[in-house]
Amino acid sequence: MGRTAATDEQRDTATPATEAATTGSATAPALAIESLSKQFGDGENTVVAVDDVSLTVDPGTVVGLLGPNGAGKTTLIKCALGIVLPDTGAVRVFGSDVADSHQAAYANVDAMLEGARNDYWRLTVRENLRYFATIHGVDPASVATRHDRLLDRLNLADKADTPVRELSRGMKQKVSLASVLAGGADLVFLDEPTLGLDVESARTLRRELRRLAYEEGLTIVLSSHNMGVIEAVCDRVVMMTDGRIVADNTVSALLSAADRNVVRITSPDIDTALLTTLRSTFDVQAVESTSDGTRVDIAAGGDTLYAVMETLRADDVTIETIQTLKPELEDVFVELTGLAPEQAEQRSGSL
Ligand SMILES: Nc1ncnc2c1ncn2[C@@H]1O[C@H](COP(=O)(O)OP(=O)(O)OP(=O)(O)O)[C@@H](O)[C@H]1O
Repeated sequence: MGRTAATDEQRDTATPATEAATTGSATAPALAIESLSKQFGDGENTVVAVDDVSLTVDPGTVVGLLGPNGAGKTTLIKCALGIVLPDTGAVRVFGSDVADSHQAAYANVDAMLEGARNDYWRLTVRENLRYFATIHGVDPASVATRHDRLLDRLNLADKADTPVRELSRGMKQKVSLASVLAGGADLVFLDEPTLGLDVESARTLRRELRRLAYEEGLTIVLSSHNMGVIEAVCDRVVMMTDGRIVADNTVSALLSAADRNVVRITSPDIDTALLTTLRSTFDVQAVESTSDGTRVDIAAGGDTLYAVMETLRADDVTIETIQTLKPELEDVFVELTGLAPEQAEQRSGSL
C-alpha cells in the first residue's frame, strides 16, 4: 500500500528510514485477518457485529478504522487482539496464527482501548513507562533513550517524575499512549486515541504517531470517529458499517473516487427566476446571499460544469467568483455509510 495520501503533517515527519520495515525482511503482514465473523446473543437478539471481514495490514503502515457507532470496529480490534474469540475466521500477527501460539503471536503487540489504558496513577510517568516495558519482557534500562524521546515528543518531559494521578485528563491520556509504546511493540491498536485531547495535544500525538510509523516502522491500527485524525495520520482508511468493510483505500484514492465535485459560483445577477431554472436543471446543493451577490453550490461532475456555464451565459450573468470545492473524507464517509451529513459532522467534531 503506497503512501500517496501524505498531508503536510505527514510530510513534516516523513523520512525514508522505514522503507526496510515495509519492503525488506519483514515479508509477513503485520496483521492478517481472514474471513472473520463474530455475533453476539442468539435467536431474535442476535447481533452480527463483524460479518466476514478480511483485512491485511503491512508493517510500518498506519491504518484507520472508520465507521458509525455499532459498525463493529471495536469488536474487530478485540478479535484481532484475542480479547474476544471470533466465531469463524483466522488472525495472524506477523505470520503467527494466534490460535496456534497465542503468547508468541502477541509478544510484540500492545493496545490502548477506549481512549485509555490502566496506567498506575500512584507511579510517576517514567515509572509507568518502565513498568510497561518490563511486562513486555524488555529491560527498561535498554529503552531509556526511547522513553526520554517519547516523553519529549509528547511534551511530558517536565512531568516525568510526577505521579500520574496529579496530571490533567489529557496528559493522562498521553501517558497512556506513551505506556503503550514503552515496551517497543511492533504493532499497536489504538481505539480513539485523541478523544478528549485539546487541539494542541491531539496534534502532538498525531505527529508522534506518524513519526513512529515512518522512522521506527511501527504498525498502527487506529479507530476514530474523528476524520481529521484519520486523514492526518493514516496511510489507508478502512470504512466499516454493519460489520462489513465498505471501503478500503488510501485517503487520496477515496477522495478522488468520490463523486462530489461541487462548483461554487457567486454573482450579483443570480435572481429568483434563474435560481428556479438552475434548481430544475442541476443538483443545487446550497444557496446563500453574500456581499458579492448570490452564492450557489452546484454538484458538477463530468460535463455538468459546461452546461451550468452555458445556462449562466444565456442569462447574461456576470460571474464574480467561481471555485471548485474538493470533497472531504467526511463526504466519502457519508456516501458510503449512508449516514446523514449532520451525523457525520457530530462524529468528526468530537476531537
Ligand atoms: N459484548 C457484547 N454483547 C452484545 N453485543 C455486543 C457486544 N459487543 C458489541 N456488541 C454489539 O456489536 C455491534 C458492534 O459493536 P462495536 O462496539 O464493535 O461497534 P463500534 O464500531 O466499535 O462502535 P462505536 O463506534 O460505538 O464504538 C453493536 O451492535 C454492539 O451493540
